[in-house]
Amino acid sequence: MTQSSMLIDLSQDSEPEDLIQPKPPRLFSANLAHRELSSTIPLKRKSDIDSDSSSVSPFNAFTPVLQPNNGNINNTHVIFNPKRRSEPYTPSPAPESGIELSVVVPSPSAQLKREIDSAEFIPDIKLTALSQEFYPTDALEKRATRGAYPAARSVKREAIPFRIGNPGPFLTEKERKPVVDTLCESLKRKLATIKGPPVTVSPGDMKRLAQSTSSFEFINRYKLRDGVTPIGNEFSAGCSCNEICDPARCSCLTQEENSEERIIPYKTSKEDPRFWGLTPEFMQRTSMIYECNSLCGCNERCWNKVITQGRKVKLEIFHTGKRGFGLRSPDFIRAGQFIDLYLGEVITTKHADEREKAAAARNAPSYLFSLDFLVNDDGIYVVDGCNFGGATRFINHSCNPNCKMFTVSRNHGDEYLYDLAFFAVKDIQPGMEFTFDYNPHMEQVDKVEPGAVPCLCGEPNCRGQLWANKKKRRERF
Ligand SMILES: C[S@@+](CC[C@H](N)C(=O)[O-])C[C@H]1O[C@@H](n2cnc3c(N)ncnc32)[C@H](O)[C@@H]1O
Repeated sequence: MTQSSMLIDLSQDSEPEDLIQPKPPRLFSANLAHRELSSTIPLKRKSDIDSDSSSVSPFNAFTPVLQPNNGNINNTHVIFNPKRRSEPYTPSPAPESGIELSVVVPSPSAQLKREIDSAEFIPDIKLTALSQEFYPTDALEKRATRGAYPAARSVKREAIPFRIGNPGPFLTEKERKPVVDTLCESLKRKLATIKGPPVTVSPGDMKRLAQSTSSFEFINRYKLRDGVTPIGNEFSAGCSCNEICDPARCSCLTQEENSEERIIPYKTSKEDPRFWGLTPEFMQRTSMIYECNSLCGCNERCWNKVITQGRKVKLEIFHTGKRGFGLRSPDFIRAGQFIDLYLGEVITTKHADEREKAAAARNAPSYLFSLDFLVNDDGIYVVDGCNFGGATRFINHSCNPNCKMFTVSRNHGDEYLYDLAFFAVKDIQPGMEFTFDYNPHMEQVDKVEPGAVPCLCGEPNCRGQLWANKKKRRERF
């Protein structure tokens, strides 16, 4: 037999789908005459195959079998005999068979080409991390993706002025107006929370006050902060009077030194018997007022409950000019009349020192009052009216004042925690500014000390300074 070669192009004749879905075995032939020989893979003759069925191909489910066509190489037909893997393996033809068979790397079959041509390709999707195709988002995220937030859309960035060399405010006068209006509304709401007759603001000063008190809150009682503990009720006591106290017997009242006589702080007015105020004698004193309390036998109309009954006068906050805001009343105020309590946060001396230092560094006003009337040790508390307080935090200093601050005890047992109350010491006409002496014990100085806060009260007897030293700007008694 003559030695010859042939090429089998499996790509043209194989049916790949057969590999996937095996069909009943079938035989077909291919004319290989026009093929070029490129590589040689020895195949086996059918006769050899039939005789050799001892081994099984580990790789192919089907094995091609060559069937020469009457020895005519040009018309050689290949019989393709698919065999299952379980069938015996067909070894390569022996070299002496004279035939060399080549197999080209398959190109797509006609069937595969048809399938490729008719295939529907996945559209060209530009994938992003937020692709709706794969990461469905909720309505809000969709709005964000479209930049559809109304507030953001309404901002006209190009309309916001940016003045180089002028660091703010960036809002123009027109734009700032609504902000001030909002602050005014907020201030009115805060003022409405104050108990008692109205506390108003002088009409022309509303905006200025609203801006300067935007972070200030009005309160109706002390705010006790960390480290401040009032004594318990068990240490408090009350009198055993009936309905209205008897000034000669009431145990709430203190006694004069070396005397059985009781110190009576209040008396009624000749003009108006319903009015109770400080006696002219008591106004000259620096004594503490001891009022009756809820443990007492008397009722709420007792004459010794002036502060407990609360503020009776209207108040108005107004701007004084160089001394900042001040306080006055549209009512006529009698000498001896209770005006209001001084309120604020009650803090420890340590905290007060820190706040005082910070305020002095900013050259900010001081609102600190030491509760050191009965004791003068490290344990004293301090009332700070800076962030929380009442309208009386606006009362300015005068070296010739019309008001005076008195200490008032209502629970009688607590030497560290008590009230600070403003009383008029002169008749005060409607609209006249309330003032009191921040340092009643300060001696007259020849000249203002260096570092002192200058006094601008304008009185003929002005001492010239509020506090001797900027670092100790705290009212004491
Ligand atoms: C308790 S505040 C009084 C209210 C303050 N004027 C305001 O606008 O909030 C005390 C501060 O008022 C100012 N002040 C009060 N009386 C003054 C006076 N006679 N002269 C100068 N400044 C005064 C000082 O800045 C002081 O630290």
